[in-house]
Amino acid sequence: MSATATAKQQSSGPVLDWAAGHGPVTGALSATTGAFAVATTGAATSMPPTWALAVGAAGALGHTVVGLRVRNAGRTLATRAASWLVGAGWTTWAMTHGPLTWAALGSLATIGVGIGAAARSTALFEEAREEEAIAAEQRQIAQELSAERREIAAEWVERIRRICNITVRVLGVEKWETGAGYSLDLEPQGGVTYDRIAQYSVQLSADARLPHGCTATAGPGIHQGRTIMDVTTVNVLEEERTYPADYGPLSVLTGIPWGYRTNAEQIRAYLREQCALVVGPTGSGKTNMVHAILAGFARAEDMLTWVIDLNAGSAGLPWVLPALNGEISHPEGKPVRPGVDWLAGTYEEAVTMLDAAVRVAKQRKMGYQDLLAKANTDLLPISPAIPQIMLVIDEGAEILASTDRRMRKLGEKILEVIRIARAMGLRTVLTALGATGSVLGNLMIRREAKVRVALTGGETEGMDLSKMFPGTRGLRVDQAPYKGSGFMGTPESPAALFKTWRVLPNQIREIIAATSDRHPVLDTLSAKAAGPAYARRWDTDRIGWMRDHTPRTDQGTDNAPAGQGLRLSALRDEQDSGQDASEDAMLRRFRAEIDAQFATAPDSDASPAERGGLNLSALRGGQDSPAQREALALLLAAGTEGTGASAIARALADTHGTTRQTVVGWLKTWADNGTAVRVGEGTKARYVHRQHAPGQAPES
Ligand SMILES: Nc1ncnc2c1ncn2[C@@H]1O[C@H](COP(=O)(O)OP(=O)(O)OP(=O)(O)O)[C@@H](O)[C@H]1O
Repeated sequence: MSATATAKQQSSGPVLDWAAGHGPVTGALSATTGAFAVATTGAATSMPPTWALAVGAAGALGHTVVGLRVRNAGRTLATRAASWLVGAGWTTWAMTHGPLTWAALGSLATIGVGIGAAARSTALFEEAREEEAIAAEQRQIAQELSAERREIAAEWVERIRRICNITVRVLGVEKWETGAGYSLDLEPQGGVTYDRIAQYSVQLSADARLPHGCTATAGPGIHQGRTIMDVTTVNVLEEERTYPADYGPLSVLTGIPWGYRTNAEQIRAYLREQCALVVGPTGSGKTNMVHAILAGFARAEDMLTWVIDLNAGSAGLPWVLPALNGEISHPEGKPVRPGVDWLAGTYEEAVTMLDAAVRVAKQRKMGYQDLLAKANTDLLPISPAIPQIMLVIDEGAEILASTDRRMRKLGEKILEVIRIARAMGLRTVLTALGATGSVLGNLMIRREAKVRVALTGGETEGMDLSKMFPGTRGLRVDQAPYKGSGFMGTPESPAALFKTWRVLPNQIREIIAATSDRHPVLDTLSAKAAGPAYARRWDTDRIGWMRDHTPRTDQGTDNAPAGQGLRLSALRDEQDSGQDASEDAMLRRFRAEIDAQFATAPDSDASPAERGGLNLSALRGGQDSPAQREALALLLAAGTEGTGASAIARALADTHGTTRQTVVGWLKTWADNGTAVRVGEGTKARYVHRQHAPGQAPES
């Protein structure tokens, strides 16, 4: 393309000219997806032309340089552009107010297309021109290679006709730069749509003799009469890839990378309006996936993560303890903030958190009326000044499905947050051990949680992919037999194979350190609504349970029955008071530093409460928590009469295979930590929940 032509096109339409002159696939796709979408959106929302140009140029570069690889980014960008810029309308506000400036937004969009955000728009323009020239040369070379492409095209025309009984015309073949496969731009004849071909994914993959883990998947093309067929030829899911070492800033607007596809491209979750559901049976790599999710949230400049994890906080603790224990030092000596903003590992704390979340949502709705009116939107503008709150609830789906009264209460609160808080910037990520009917049967979850992950790790049990990804065909559990691999689908990216990165413990520490200064502070209005429950979340008595679960070397001396999982009382007994006092002092200091630095507490009265009252500690127990929960429910149900180990064990034997000895251990622990009271002696000995214990005021 000549310089004159470029200049001319620049004046008439700076974005579109970059799409011109591409190959049959890339050109058409460029024009109709990424660049064009941004140009249109930019015009519709008065996006400053320099930024429209930067985004357009970046999009064109991406298309030229990496060809079809950016097709997905283009699609995504179109969707994102529609939902962030036009649908939401809040960027109009962002242009004139607050820290989310057009410059920032433009940068984000540019990053989203995959080209350096730091480059100035003019530089990008020049660069794009050079790249375009290089691309012209490459196209020349590509023509010489077209024999190979023609062969691929002919092969697939024949295969699709034979297997699907559909005649297609191949308009382009593009090999991926990752070397992991290629894409075909197809035009099925006779008004056939992509989904008809998608049905035959399995047969087509087998017929093409693709290696295990590789697929041929048909997806929508640039209009209803076109189809893109992605064919993977190298199994990138097989290898272990650690979380990318670039811990650079992210935003709810850029989307959060959760893993990579079979073509080695990142897949991102856009959670401004969506909730997410992550299903993974034991051993599938679910805990690791939660870490990858928390890593992304920690990197975001406009997100605060609140974690509920009733399994001893095991998913959240690695994001808190290194900061809490002072294991990470800040280069300027400042306190290091935990990688999550709030961690609830007990039932009470979870209730406190969810109540606070509901209050924040309601208060935001009332308190930001002016802002919403000015921006002419009902979707709260999220920014570092008004951050999105992401509630990550490990095994939250199991809470929703529980029949236990207290768990049901918790479940109702979770659903309330999901129901009322979308517009106000509170979204949830629920994990589940299985895609149970009671979770996916819930209309609220089905409607609000369209970012979905099924980690299969080869597990077939409880893994109904057709329920997780309705309308998607050809997904088979055995395609993803590796830990951390499975299927992910979002409104922007149809369900397909993916794998998440392995997050190593030292990476969690690195991310905590790298992001400590980046976390936003909860906006004043929300912080007020959340009240002392939020401000005092790091109080010694509130986080006592975390210390109880910190692994200690002296655990071996504990003679509690095997399988008990909880050794809280034993640990307490073993701590000499000197150590206790110094830990309390350390925690007090930590909280004071956090408060001083981030103004998170209205007052600093941090006298440590007595720690005996940790209720429902069983919920924090080890691997047996569902059984323990049920045992606790039985204890509660037994009222003032109380019950004993044998009766509880009998009730649990069938469903959980729990032994009497295990129940003895739980009861002992509950008695030690005040959850239960032992009454009577010898054979008459029984346990009464503290709610029903003589002389106790009933709990609310
Ligand atoms: N993305 C991944 N890539 C490679 N290996 C992984 C990945 N995720 C998990 N693994 C491997 O699987 C092991 C188990 O992972 P993880 O603890 O996350 O599983 P889980 O499903 O939570 O299991 P459990 O419920 O038993 O804790 C890890 O120690 C690691 O070796």
